[in-house]
Amino acid sequence: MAPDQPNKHTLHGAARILVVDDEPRLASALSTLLRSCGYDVTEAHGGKQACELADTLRFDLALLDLRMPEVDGFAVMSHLNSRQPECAIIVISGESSFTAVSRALRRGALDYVRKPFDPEELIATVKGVIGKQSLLKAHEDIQVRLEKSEALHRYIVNSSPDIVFMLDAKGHFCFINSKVESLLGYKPAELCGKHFRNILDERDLARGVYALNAPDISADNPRTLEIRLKTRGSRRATRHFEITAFPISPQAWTHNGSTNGGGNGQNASYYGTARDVTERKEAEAFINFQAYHDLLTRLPNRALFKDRLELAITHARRGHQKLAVMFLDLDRFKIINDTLGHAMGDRLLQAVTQRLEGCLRKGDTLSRFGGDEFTLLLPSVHGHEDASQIARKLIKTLKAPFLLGEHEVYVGVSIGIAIYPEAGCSMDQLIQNADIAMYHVKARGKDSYRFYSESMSIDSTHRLLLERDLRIALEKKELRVFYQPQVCARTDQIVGLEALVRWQHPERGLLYPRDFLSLAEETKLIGLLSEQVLDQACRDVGQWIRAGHKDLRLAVNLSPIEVEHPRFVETLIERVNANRFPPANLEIEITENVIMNDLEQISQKLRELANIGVRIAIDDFGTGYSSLNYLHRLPIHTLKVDQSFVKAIRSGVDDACIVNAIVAMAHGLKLEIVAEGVETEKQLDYLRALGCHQVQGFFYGPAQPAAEISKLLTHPKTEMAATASS
Ligand SMILES: Nc1nc2c(ncn2[C@@H]2O[C@H](COP(=O)(O)O[C@H]3[C@@H](O)[C@H](n4cnc5c(=O)[nH]c(N)nc54)O[C@@H]3COP(=O)(O)O)[C@@H](O)[C@H]2O)c(=O)[nH]1
Repeated sequence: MAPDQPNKHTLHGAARILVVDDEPRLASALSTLLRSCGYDVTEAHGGKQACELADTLRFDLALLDLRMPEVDGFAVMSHLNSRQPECAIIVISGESSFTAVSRALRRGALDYVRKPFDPEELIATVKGVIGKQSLLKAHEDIQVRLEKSEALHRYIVNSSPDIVFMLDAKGHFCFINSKVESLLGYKPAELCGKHFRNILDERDLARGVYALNAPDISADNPRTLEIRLKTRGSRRATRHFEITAFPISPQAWTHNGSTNGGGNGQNASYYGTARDVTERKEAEAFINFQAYHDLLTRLPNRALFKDRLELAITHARRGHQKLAVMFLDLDRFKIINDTLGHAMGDRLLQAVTQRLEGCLRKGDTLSRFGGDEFTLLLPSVHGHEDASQIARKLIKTLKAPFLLGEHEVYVGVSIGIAIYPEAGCSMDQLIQNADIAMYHVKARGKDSYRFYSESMSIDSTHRLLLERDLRIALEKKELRVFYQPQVCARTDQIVGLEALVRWQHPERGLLYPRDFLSLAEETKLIGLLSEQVLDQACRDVGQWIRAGHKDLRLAVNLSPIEVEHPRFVETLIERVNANRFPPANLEIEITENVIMNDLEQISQKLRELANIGVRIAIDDFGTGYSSLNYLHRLPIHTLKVDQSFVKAIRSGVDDACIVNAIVAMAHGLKLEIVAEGVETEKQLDYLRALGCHQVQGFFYGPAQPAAEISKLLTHPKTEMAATASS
């Protein structure tokens, strides 16, 4: 066992010397001499004792006789070398043969003194060896401390959670710790010598390079910036780092030798650390996303939409441009959500989002405003036609059924459109007006679009006054029914009359449906209004029928709200019976969208009415769903071609072809066809040539009070000719 005693080194105390000689007299003389010089001396009288002492005590130097009985000096040397390799050995022997000297030196003796020795020479030799030994020891100690220190620094640098690097003056890596491998996949050695831009993400290249070259950075004012670094082997994958870098002052870094790690730091001009902040950035991005997006559809939310709209308005104002805001509300979503459950409702919203997005261009913003409401910003529209086109596209894309598990469901969308600047100059105004326009679509049969117009939005005071006036009007019977003739295209005879409501306002004069119908629908006064119109029309037209015009048809418009009312059929039959009006002379006009809102319910109601002889006409045909599928499934008698297609005859645009198609289809389905809005002879001739059965429009006269119609019916030829020529 090696002795566990502290090594008293000559630098810190007296050197410990082992004197080995089998002659006690000589050993004692040598010890005395050495002690007189201040050394700590232990004597061994023979090799065996020397070995035993070497096992228990630690020595700095052994003075060793070679020729000893039993255990000779060489054996002691071997023993010392194995037990205390740091113990220096001087051989003191009478042996002077070259072989003995060289053998002793080969075994590790540092010097050789021949007996009889000169004391001074001996002391000088001892001092020399001990001095040399102590220098060697100090050097070794320093070496060990250096190694430990380097190991410590290497450990600190490589165990750093950050990438630590050094760059030369040109930006090439000259040191980088091993963290770079676990964070980015590069081995330190492969980066050394390469420019740091090699690992910068292209998007951050300029920023990264500039940061290092900024004039004012120093160790006291390091540059910190967030930047993306590329991971090895993937051109796309990046991680976010917070880099802190500064130039190294020459006083602080004088190192020119080698360091462990990637590169040796030689010529280092910059020191930096790169902290991986990817998780924080991702968390921030997620929080940011959450704050500005709807997590179900991943669309921008209300806040982000408003933000973008605000910006778009500023641009539009500056560039004197237009923009469109659409307010979309899904039709039938609530029914699906309530019947199939919220999970299906969620899936439907996602699928709807996908389809809507497919219709948009880059730069448009679709947002989920809440529930089944979406808003859309079209920042670069030239006018109504652009917006109409998109709205039609959106409506069309939602028409195809959605497959939710085993369920096939249909939704529609009602779209209100507000165009900047005419429908409002502020963000709130535009959204609100698009919402108002959307509400009007809903009230008029859904699954369509409408542009906001001022008449839709009556400010609240005005609205309250108008509502009050309308209630009074209904009480005081201020509503009037005007009739517009429906004329047989072949014989020019009046075959029907469309009842159109007017309001004889005590102060404002004669008001038209556009002035009050929306309000009547919103306030649910429409039911009462329709009852009065129907009663009056049944009385007027019933009189004319009884007076001899037995086939005269009465066409009445019905609001979707009325048709959707659960007591619609009963109420209608009640009114007809109460006025003793022949049901076969009554035609109700409904729009396609009313039917599509709830095909099953509506078809049931229409069948009940058809069973008692009431005729069904589809109003504004061609502008709504135009799904041919329902035409042969429902008891429909008449198609009314919308005015817009008839107008196209005059202007000769492509829409005129639609009239041809509608008339041909009506013939095929054996339906009667009424063309609305006929204003010119040219349109009339065109429609006659197509085989259109009836026409209606200003060409034959506008809607007129009952008294005027009475005259028309009594003297049709003179009256109609007068109107047509005027
Ligand atoms: N639920 C109810 N809705 C009603 C009732 N009365 C009317 N309405 C709806 O209001 C819409 C507008 O009606 P009105 O302002 O009376 O306009 C009608 C005609 O005056 C107009 N018209 C007729 N011929 C021409 C023409 O040659 N050119 C031209 N520019 N306009 C013309 O069209 C309206 C009739 O259209 P339609 O109903 O599609 O046949 C009206 O559309 C009704 O929906 C009511 O009592 N209840």
